[in-house]
Amino acid sequence: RPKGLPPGPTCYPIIGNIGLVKPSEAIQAHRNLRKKYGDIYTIMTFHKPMIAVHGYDNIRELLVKHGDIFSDRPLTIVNGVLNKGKGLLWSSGSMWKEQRTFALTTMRKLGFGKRCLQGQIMEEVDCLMEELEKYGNKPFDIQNILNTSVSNVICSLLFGKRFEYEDAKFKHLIILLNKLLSTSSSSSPAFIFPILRHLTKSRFIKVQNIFADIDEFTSEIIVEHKRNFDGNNVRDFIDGFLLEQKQAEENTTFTDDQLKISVREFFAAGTETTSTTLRWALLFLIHFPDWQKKLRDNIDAVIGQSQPKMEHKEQLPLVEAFILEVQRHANLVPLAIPHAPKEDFNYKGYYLPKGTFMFFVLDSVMSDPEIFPEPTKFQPGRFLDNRGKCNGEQKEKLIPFSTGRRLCLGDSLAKMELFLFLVRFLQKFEIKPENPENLPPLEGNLGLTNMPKSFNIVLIKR
Ligand code: HEM
Repeated sequence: RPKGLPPGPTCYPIIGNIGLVKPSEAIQAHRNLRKKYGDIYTIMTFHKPMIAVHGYDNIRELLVKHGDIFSDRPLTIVNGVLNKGKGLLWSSGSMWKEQRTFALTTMRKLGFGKRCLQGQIMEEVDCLMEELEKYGNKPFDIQNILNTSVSNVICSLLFGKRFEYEDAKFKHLIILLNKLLSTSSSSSPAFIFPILRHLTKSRFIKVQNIFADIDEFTSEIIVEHKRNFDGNNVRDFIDGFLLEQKQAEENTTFTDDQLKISVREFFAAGTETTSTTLRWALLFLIHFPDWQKKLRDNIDAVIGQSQPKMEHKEQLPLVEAFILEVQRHANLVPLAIPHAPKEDFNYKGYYLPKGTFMFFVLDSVMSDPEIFPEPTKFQPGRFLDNRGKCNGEQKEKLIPFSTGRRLCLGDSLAKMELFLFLVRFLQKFEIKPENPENLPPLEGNLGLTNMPKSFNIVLIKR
């Protein structure tokens, strides 16, 4: 291990600590390593150091206070080989800065963070409710229908278009996306060492093919947008990008490739994340029927069956507290997305070299007993103050969307979706387990995100 790096487990020659952190068990492995080596430690993947940072204060200090240093991504198979440095999620430096600013401005114009977006989301929510009624009182797995519905919200913003539940091509993409997120991991050696793709060829080709399928689907839509483009009528993200491209100078980052990759990344980041969180919410509702009743009583008393709006959030503090506790337990992106310092940096006496692969372990915040006493327990009440309002330090310190300059770009949309979908679910249905004697487990499967294991629910119309 190079000198000055944070401490860590003893390395084997050549392979370093390979095999120490099994990607599917990374949450527990990092909790154990923290107990042994402290909040900041190094593990070696071959000769490459990877540094993990735990704890709210350390994460804030590096990602917020020193955000200008820690906003790059390290080299991985995605940015190094597949995207060739382009895109939004995996890009770095001035390319990322320009594209992030553009994406935020454009998405805000289209409604991100504004109340006007809720009408669009509610149309989608009500289509979903109609679809769900078809299941009568029979048990079923909601995963693909929910993914399609949530994906339609981001598709409306990207393409100005939604897809029917029966659309075979779209259904296929949604299933592929799920495979991509459940089987990939940002801690696997092949992900970190692009060269290893030659050894794990079949897996690499699978990912490459999924990217190609998504790109083929969106390319047709981009061509159609180019044909009908009207600079005075920007309908969606693609139009916004084309307008920028037309006005851009030579050597612009607004290239056709960039558009294709950004659309793919938004599509992937905006679908599975929110829909998986909603599935966790349904799972907790069947595990904690007393909370299901409390939430429904709160909703019935405040808005009855009328259309939920974000304005109601303040009046429904139990719903907000429940969502926050679901996000804490779901621990959806426990290691965030890796960051890298853009220059050598010294922190707490440790040397953090430029470009190092760094995990900011969000799990260490979600499960911190100092912030969230008895963290393994599901207790939405922890987010309520003594006046029954959802405020305070715990809400502020819950950071499922990460923090700093690379904070999730879709956090405002996700928060809106979680609230509107969940309230409508509770208004329309009682959510029951398939077998009350044998509830589905609350342990997740960790891929790129932490997903619940497949489970069936029964929806009883109210
Ligand atoms: C509950 C839902 C969601 C969760 C928990 C979540 C969480 C995250 C996390 C932890 C990151 C990594 C931040 C970092 O690098 O430190 C991230 C990045 C990102 N998310 Fe989300 N996300 C969610 C929903 C969404 C949605 C709905 C969208 C799109 C509309 C979205 C778009 C993005 C993008 C584009 C990035 C990359 C930002 C960048 O690298 O600058 N996310 N998200």
